[in-house]
Amino acid sequence: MMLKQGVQRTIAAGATQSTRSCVVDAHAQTSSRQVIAPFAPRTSGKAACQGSARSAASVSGGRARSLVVRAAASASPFPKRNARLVLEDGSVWHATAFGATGTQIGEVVFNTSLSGYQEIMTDPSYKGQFVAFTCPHIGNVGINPEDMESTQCHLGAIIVRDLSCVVSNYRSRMTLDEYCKKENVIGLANVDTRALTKVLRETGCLVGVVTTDASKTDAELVTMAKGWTIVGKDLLSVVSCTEPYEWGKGTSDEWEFNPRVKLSKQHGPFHVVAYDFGIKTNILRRLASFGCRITVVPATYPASEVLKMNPDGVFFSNGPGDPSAAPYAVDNAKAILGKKPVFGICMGHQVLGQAFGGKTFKLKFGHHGGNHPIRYMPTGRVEISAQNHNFAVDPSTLPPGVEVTHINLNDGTCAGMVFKEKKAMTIQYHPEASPGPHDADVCFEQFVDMMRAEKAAHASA
Ligand SMILES: NC(=O)CC[C@H](N)C(=O)O
Repeated sequence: MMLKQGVQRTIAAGATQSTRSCVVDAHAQTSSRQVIAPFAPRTSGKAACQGSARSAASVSGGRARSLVVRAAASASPFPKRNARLVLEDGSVWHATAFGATGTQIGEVVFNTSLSGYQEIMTDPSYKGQFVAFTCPHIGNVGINPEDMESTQCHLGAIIVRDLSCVVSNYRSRMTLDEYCKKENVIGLANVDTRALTKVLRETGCLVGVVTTDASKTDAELVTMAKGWTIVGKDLLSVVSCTEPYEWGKGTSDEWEFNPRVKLSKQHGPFHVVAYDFGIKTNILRRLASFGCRITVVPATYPASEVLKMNPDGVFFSNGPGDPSAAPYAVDNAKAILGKKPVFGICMGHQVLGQAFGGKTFKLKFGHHGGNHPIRYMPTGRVEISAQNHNFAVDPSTLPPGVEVTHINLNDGTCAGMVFKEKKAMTIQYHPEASPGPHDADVCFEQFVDMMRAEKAAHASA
């Protein structure tokens, strides 16, 4: 059957009956939609993308940046199908490759953020995962050196609907295709990400294999996907720093948005030891902006060594994988709880939840996006949040004394806790945004206030 141009997915031969009937007539896929424009042949590593060849200069911020739109010179009417995403349910998603080549295995999640693909890609929390962007147009602001949330990309692949070839951003220094090559990230373009997202939402997260290797059969790749899971894998020690280091740099004046940082800074500096489970750079910047001097320590750093530094507070960061796969992190949290004020974000929230005595569980497809509503229970205030997590704390397993302070209004899950007696506060989502809204920035001020109160109590004792 000659599939007309368009998006294409099939079912791997030999897949079990229970798999979905994914043979889709691509023509049907495109007949009701715009026909995907022709693509540039893969020439000298240029991204597989669409558009007419022209170049223009855009001058902004005093720096001329050439707007380069590549390709479609001798465009084939059909996009190259030289890569695949094969899911454990047997479905095969044909794509146009960009970035690195090779084969990667991981858990496929969808992220609904409308901006910030660079911050998402460089968040170490995505180690072991592939991110499918529901925002259909990715790559249009290129890649710049300032918006990195870590020193590298930890995710294995990104899956996009339409890879932009127009890079329009005075801060951009390279295209997404060039960055993916540099970071060894496989890019899949021209995938029907809407259909893929519906599969993940209905079935739950699925393990997938991404490959540009045509020699591997679909059935082989399905078997690979079925034999892998992120559950039980300790990825914190994989992404963490190996030695302690100091951090003191806050958000630059050019980008500062919260006038309250000046007020908070007056009471500082507060010395915070931060466990690096895969810490995002903007968490460090926001702690520093609110008056903290931070000593970042590896994920496995002994609590006894942390306490020897006699910090004003201890921070437990975001990080990849299963919170139950790093019992050493929970043990260290238990050893510190009650001795120093603590703040945990995302993985840190889950580690502290277990240290409190609670349990964590895996969500169906997680929360990955920038518009999730959260209610702060003490005041009823609703904030829009940036989220990136696949596990959650089960509030029914928490001991007395632990208060669930934040609820995710999409599904009622626990989004934040306070354990007053232990001077502990946690947030399941990402108050540092990057990307996303800044509604929850107040958490950093609350942590500083908690340290300030503890310091004052000790001074008057
Ligand atoms: N961003 C994070 O810290 C994620 C925490 C954990 N890996 C989860 O998926 O729930």
